Amino acid sequence: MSTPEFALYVEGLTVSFNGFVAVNDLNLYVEKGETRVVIGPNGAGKTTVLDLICGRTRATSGSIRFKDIELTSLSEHRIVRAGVGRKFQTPSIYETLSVRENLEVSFPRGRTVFGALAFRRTADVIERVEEVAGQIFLADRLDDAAQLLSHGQKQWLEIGMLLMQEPELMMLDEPVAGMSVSEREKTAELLNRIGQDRSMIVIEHDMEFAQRIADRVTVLHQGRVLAEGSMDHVQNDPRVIEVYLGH
Ligand SMILES: Nc1ncnc2c1ncn2[C@@H]1O[C@H](COP(=O)(O)OP(=O)(O)OP(=O)(O)O)[C@@H](O)[C@H]1O
Repeated sequence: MSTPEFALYVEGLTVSFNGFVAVNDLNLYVEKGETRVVIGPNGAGKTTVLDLICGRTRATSGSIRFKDIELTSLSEHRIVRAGVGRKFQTPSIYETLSVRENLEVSFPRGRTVFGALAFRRTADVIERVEEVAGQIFLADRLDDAAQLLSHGQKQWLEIGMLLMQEPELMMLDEPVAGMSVSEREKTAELLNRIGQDRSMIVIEHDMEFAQRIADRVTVLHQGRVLAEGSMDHVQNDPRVIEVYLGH
């Protein structure tokens, strides 16, 4: 049996807020190319773990290693440059810009809105924008203002903005919240496709959706790992049923 290659090593990760320990001595290992779904009751620490990995929140102790880079001491933008992309629950797209412009500003060379609008639409940018627009089901909406998109399409656009940076680790917080049934279907298809080339961590409450995208599932409870493994394994764990699934 070959030894798994991990993209992300989280060890002994702890953060406390005024004495309240939100993440408690957490270990988490995500393989290259793996899609890990993180579930758990409200307040379990799921969002805080993503905040710690992307540098938005500083750890009290512990280590987060990604491709041999220690992330706990890096700034948020350096973590992005190291190849970690994060999508928050509420889309942070530019409503008045077109879909095309939103994707262009996310191209690594055009870091700011102004910089991106000023930069030349070189063949590689045009090609990348069209490729990503196709992936996120918005190829025919490139010239529409982002504000005209549905809620689900805005979520896809933000995923597309992350894809422009070609992250090796992509983290998504409840990507299908508020989506219609057909949008959920397409999002599962999208995540399964983009998850083939990178590692992903997805926080999800919808178990049916989680089942469709997860390689493995981690259940958090009170800042610790309560259970981990295949969806079938965690769904049948009596402790998981007691604290989460039974409610
Ligand atoms: N900056 C902060 N200051 C103080 N407390 C915080 C802070 N961030 C998170 N917490 C607390 O840490 C705990 C974990 O919160 P977190 O948002 O990570 O949970 P979660 O598992 O994502 O929950 P949900 O499913 O409700 O989103 C909560 O009790 C929350 O109130």
